[in-house]
Amino acid sequence: MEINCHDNVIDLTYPQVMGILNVTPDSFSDGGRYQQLDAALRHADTMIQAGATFIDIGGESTRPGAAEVSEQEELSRVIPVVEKIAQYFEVWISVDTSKPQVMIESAKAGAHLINDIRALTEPGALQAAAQTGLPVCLMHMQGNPQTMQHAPSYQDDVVNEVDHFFTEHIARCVNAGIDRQKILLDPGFGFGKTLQHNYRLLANLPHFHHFGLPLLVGMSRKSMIGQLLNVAPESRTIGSVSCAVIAAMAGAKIIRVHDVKQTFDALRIVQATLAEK
Ligand SMILES: Cn1cnc2c(O)nc(N)nc21
Repeated sequence: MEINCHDNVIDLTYPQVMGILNVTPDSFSDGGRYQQLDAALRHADTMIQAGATFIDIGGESTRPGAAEVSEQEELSRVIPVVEKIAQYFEVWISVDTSKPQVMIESAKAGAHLINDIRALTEPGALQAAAQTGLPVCLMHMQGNPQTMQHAPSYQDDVVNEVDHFFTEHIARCVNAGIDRQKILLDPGFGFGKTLQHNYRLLANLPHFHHFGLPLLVGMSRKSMIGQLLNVAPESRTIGSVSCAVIAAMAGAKIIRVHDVKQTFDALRIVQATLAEK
């Protein structure tokens, strides 16, 4: 299994690490734009040195209850970082955005992957993504970040509802001219899910392999770990790596994390194990 962007090919035979780079004001010291850019590049460099194959750049927090950010503000946060990372590093750049203009400008600036938690459902997003020609990650979310965790519930089993969501949105993308082989799927841990919903999805990840598309997962430091361990996010590394190993052993191909070095080491163990299956 692989993904291709402008003749850059990533072999996904074994799971890869995606390092999280939040370029929101609260993600670095409250320095000015240059200090934030400098801090972002240093953080990206650290994650790449630690083994990250992808860097996921996000200019708008997607945690529950997060405030929305204007297009202009998101562009000013994200585009300079995409440009500099594309200029200085050999790494796949993913941009975590739902805004069409951010997708288009990011592609021009050197991004390789569109990571949209809203699965290209914002007005103009589907057309913009198709226009860029980049691979896209379609993530399942029930509701929106402001409301999704108020009372998540599913008529049918959550696995079946996420499966149906993927079927619907893959068709929507293909009909818009996006190459099916450029689609990645993500069940959206923590996006409109209770603790049980999250672990039901984790326990049943292999169910989604019938689409024949790479699975991307993100559980790093999330409440599905915090609710079990009752510790603060920065103390959830072991729980996060545990989730990464479970997902990777179940066939997930891209693991989106904060703790790159620890996850990279764990995935080397997974790789040695999967190689002997
Ligand atoms: C931006 N972001 C936050 N959590 C995420 C997750 O689980 N998956 C993807 N694709 N993006 C996420």
